[in-house]
Amino acid sequence: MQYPRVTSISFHNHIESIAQEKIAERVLCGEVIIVRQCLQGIGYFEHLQQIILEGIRQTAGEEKAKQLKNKGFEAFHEVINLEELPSVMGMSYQLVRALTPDLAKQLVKQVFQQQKAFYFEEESNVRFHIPYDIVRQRITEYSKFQWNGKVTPHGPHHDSWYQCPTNSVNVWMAISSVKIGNGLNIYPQVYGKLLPCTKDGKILGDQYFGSALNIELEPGDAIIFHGEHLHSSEINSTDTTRFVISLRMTLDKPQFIDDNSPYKNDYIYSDPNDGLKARLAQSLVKISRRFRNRINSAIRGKENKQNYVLSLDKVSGFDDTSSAFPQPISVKIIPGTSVDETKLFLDSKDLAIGQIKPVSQKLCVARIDEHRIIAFSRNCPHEGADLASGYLRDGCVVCPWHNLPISLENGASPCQSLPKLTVFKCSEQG
Ligand SMILES: O=C(O)CCC(=O)C(=O)O
Ligand code: FES
Ligand SMILES: [Fe+2]
Repeated sequence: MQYPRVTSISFHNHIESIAQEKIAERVLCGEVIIVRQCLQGIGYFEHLQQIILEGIRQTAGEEKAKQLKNKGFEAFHEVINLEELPSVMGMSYQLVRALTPDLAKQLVKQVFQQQKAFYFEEESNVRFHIPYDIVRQRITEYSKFQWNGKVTPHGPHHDSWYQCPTNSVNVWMAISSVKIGNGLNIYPQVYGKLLPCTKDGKILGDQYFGSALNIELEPGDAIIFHGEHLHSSEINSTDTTRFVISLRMTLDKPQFIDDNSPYKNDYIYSDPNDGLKARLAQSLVKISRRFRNRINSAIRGKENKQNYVLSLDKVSGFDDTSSAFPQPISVKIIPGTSVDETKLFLDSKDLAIGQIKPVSQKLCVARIDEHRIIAFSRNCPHEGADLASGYLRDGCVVCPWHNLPISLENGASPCQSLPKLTVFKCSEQG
């Protein structure tokens, strides 16, 4: 079978059709599984909604909780203002953390149909991705919170860069709808590779990892994927909030690249059949958490989990996809006093329809169709990803990091708060 394959199944209709007990095995081979109505199927959808609404009632008040219930979580950013967001996020994390052990158990029992012990990440992730143009105003302020990155887009990464186990299975559960433009990017073309990153966990600019796989979800649907798939967030260019809870687990003993990982203890033993050992393990975790945190900070000083990422100097043996990066082509440039007056000439045989190629450190060219060749800055206006490794879609260059489509007609993107990309019209030679 060719991986990664995307399989869509409906919980009710039913999962047996793909041999449920094989899901974990298939996911760890790179297959991406979509379970429609997953949360409804395990009896958790309404419960989760109620829990979050209760947290909102406690932090933002009765009236706002009511409004959100009526309008749906897609309207989160209209109801909750940016000042309220830190307390809403803090409370949501606290409430979801309390139900994570049982949620994990229900997923393992009912979705994976596994009877044997497993491990889950102590804290689920609560991801309120509000439209980027709104959250952009607070990016610096929010960066000090532990949930930073859960309301703003995350760049392409393997979860093991952040010390998750290499055998982790990520269950990414939609509470609101998920649309193209605010979802998850999975990069199937580099599955099986562990790409290099910087010390603070950013993909290197010279890596080429192809186009992203994006999946639309209805509330309650889940995507199950291997945490080692290179993945990232789409920058939210829609006008709706995308609300997802994601939980990582291992269906066997967790395996870590780095034995000294401070995250190691956060994988909690559990048993789908309520074993005494599991209950004991979970109580011990609760008791030891405070103690452990104190020891950890004493040993590691300033180093904490947030900045503990794998980097090239911590482990060797990373895959390198820079050789797949598009090769430069030569272009003759006759500078003018403005973008419109600047002329670029290139040899048509050097650039096929749909191709993007770099021409200098700053510039690349793309052929949209037989008659349209556009040169544009390589620097994405969002976080500076190299657009020479992006791809073309509907007259736009799509950024490789967060999937932002940028018009090659006028340099604009659906995120209006971002500066426009500089674009030049080109002519062919000969
Ligand atoms: O929800 C997102 O945008 C990113 C998800 C992610 O990186 C994860 O669940 O590990
Ligand atoms: S969309 Fe984020 S760097 Fe381009
Ligand atoms: Fe991730």
